[in-house]
Amino acid sequence: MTTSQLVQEIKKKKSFLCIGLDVDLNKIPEHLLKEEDPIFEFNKAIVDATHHLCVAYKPNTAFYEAYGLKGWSALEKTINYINKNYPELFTIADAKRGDIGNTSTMYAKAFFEDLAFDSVTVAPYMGKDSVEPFLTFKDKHTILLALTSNQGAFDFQTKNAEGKELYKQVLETSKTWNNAQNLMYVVGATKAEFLADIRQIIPDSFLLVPGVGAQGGNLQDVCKYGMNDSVGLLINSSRGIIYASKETDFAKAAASKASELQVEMAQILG
Ligand SMILES: O=C(O)c1cc(=O)[nH]c(=O)n1[C@@H]1O[C@H](COP(=O)(O)O)[C@@H](O)[C@H]1O
Repeated sequence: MTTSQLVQEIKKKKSFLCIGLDVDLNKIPEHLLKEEDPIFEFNKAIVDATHHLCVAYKPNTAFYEAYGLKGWSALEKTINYINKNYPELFTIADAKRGDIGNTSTMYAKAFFEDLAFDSVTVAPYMGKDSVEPFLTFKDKHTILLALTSNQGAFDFQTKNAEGKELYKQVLETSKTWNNAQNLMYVVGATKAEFLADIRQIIPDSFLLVPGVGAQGGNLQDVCKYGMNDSVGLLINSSRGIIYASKETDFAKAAASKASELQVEMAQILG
């Protein structure tokens, strides 16, 4: 999907919500555990109930890898289901990959070709040659970790090296890489006070912003400092939406939580 198609969808739906499909078998309704593929059945119900309220879905691959082959199969079925039934939705494989160049090429093939995701999250730590292989895929997007939502972000990302915080170096240097137009960045909603500085460096790039809901980030603050003319934001909530109920009404309850955020977003967009 191109960035302009994503922007069109955001404007049409008045939503820049991304729903995180972080499926934990201990948290899903018990009746689903009797199904052959409970993870996929859960995702299918959530997606069918919420697709009109959001513009993106983000399965975090850890939640699938934890269940071995069955988990990976559920991930494959989920991405295929979304692509077939709701092709207008942007998909993010939250896998946080990145390795030496030839290994990164294989990671990129895994998520862009074998599983047809629109984007993948990547750690910048190994530098240019570890990220550029992801950037060579047309209309696919690499979402680089810039300033993450967790407390540990302060261990390295905000530390000064050669007079500049590491996350700023990531933003500035990555802008110079080949096919940098295919980059987006992760900035945690819990780091909203950094967004004005971040926008000075990357005014036009899309930001994936996790950390509203369960992690306590604030949507209004993120929008105040992080929004640009094309909106430029994908706000992710996972647990806060998908685990709204553990009963048979779980999909409806998730839609209701998603709707609360979408309504707030529509008001912000005006
Ligand atoms: O890359 C991410 O999506 C990510 C980056 C970050 O800085 N913080 C963060 O929480 N995430 C992911 O976003 C999701 C947040 O989930 P909730 O806290 O349940 O909304 C999880 O899948 C995290 O792994």
